[in-house]
Amino acid sequence: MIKIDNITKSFGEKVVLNGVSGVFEKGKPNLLIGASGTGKSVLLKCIVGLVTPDKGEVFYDNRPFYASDRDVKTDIRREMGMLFQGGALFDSKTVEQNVMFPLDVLTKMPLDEKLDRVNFCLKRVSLENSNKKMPSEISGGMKKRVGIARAIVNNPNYLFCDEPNSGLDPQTSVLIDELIQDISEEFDITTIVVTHDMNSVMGIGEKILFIYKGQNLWVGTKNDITHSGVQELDDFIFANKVMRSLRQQE
Ligand SMILES: Nc1ncnc2c1ncn2[C@@H]1O[C@H](COP(=O)(O)OP(=O)(O)OP(=O)(O)O)[C@@H](O)[C@H]1O
Repeated sequence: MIKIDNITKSFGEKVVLNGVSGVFEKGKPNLLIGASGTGKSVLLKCIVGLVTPDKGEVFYDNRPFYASDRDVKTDIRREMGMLFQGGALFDSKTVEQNVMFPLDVLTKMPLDEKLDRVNFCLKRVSLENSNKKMPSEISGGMKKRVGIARAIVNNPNYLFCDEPNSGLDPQTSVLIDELIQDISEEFDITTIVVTHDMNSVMGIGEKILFIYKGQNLWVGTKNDITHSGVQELDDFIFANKVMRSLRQQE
């Protein structure tokens, strides 16, 4: 479980996050949604420690991140897996080398153990025969799956996904969403997904935080998102044509 408390961040005069608090639950994907430029990526960066907030704290299973010393921060960082936008694979490394990379950097595991772990993760994302392929030889959806395998290779307790569906067709997006959901449940990971894809929201939105102008304006699930009574949330979700037609049918 990750808890954020009063996260505040400005860049110069511009207040980007204005006291965001919330809880991200274990064993499921927690979605951060909101319009473009509303502060989702900055919030994710504050949570993982890539951007230091001006105020506020992030608790990883009750361990405060910012108030802790370097050793505890390093421990917490080791428990994180990240799926970057666009996959961010190393073009000059094979699929196997890409997935093994976090183990090379973060562990002293012997090679045969690392290979076992890589093969387990590649199998989990249905890419068992792609070890020696180069990123240029595989599709966008496969690249995302390699990214997921790499994100989970070190057995993370926390998984962060920034726009995991960007650049994917709707069918592949659903597969990636479901994979993220299944993996979160199976390995009991606290997963945070930044998205503005309404298909993802309605597909895997078991816990959703709606960010609006640097504040957490609403928390709920896909089952109550269309009846929130929050105008700003309605404006966001019903900007989508499919969602608008669903509302008209109600
Ligand atoms: N390093 C920075 N320096 C100055 N301003 C920044 C910096 N990073 C982000 N911002 C500003 O913070 C605001 C929020 O950006 P952020 O990337 O978090 O939005 P977002 O909700 O993730 O948008 P999108 O959905 O388009 O990715 C934007 O106005 C952006 O220009």
